Amino acid sequence: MNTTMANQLSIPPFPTDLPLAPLTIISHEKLLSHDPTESSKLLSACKNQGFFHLDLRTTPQGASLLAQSSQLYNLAQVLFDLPLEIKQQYTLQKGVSLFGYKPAGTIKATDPTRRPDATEFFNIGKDDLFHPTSPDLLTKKYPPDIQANLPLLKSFTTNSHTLAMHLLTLLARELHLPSDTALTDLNTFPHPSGDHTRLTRTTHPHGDNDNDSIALPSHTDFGTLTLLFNRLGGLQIESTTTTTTTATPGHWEWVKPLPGHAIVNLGDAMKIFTSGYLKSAKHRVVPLPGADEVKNSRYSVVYFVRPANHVLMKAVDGFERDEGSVKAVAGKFEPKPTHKQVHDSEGGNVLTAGEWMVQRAVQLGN
Ligand SMILES: O=C(O)CCC(=O)C(=O)O
Ligand SMILES: [Fe+2]
Repeated sequence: MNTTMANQLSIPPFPTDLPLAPLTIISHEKLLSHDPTESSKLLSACKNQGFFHLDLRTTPQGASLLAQSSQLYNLAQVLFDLPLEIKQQYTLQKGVSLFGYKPAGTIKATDPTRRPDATEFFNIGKDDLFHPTSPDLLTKKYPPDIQANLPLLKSFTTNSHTLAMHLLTLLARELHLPSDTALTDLNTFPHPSGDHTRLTRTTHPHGDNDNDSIALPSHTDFGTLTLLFNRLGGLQIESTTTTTTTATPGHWEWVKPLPGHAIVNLGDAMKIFTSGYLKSAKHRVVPLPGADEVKNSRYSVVYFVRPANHVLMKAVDGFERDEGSVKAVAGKFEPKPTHKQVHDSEGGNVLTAGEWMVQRAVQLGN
């Protein structure tokens, strides 16, 4: 069986009566072949929804990402089956490290009724894989099943990052930024950053009755760009459009996983870099009605591209004049002053990406 078939076969059914988010499907193959229509579709999707489906079925890089995400999906099943007390030995420390294990039941702040979340993660840092700060770092931070899969994790990391840099190059061009590298320069692979692979498992203690727990409460991703490989539906995006009959602002619309596609979304950093021109959409994960798998578990494989730690979280050249219009990033989040004290054109605090990640992670509880 080839990898595309494997991926197609494993997508569980999705109910036909749920309102779907109006997401564009973008072809990786067309982007690679410099199709101008596809690049402008990419820009529109990033401007209007902040989310899109990326068809990876017909390019070698896409096929290899799909195959790797399937292998990581299998790894997730093994990892999360470890006893809780073993997983807890690798628990990440809020405000200290973004990487390691996050048990379920911790993210509560953004849910209106403060339901505990039903999702556990392993966050595996790009720099931990490529530049471990000490020889025993990996053994201390990650369980043996992760260490046994370093080649897979490294390859998925470089592949995901490369794909994201291609998307950022095309966006820089479409946005007429001063240079094609204006966005990729903020996300360079060798510099320390919050980039990581996340493996998730959601287990609802009460089946698909989501009154008592939520898979993942409403949030925006705080980095640059996220590549998401999920199979079972459950992801919802907050609608801000009033142009369709069903959608009104503040309503949740479903994202149906498509075989052979990644779901791509922009994070708050892109909103800040473009003074709100590009969108970082609010999303959450809830139980998919009627899905048998919800009674068991839902898994996803995610790659987060985040700006290099030294990058200032402010508008890029060409967007700085609109800086004042982007105050409402990340809900109630207010950057806390730091010892370096850089200010934007409005006199607000500017954090480095490293400081921003830590403060946002504390805000979200992960
Ligand atoms: O699992 C999913 O479908 C979404 C995960 C997500 O939004 C996240 O980890 O930030
Ligand atoms: Fe997210």
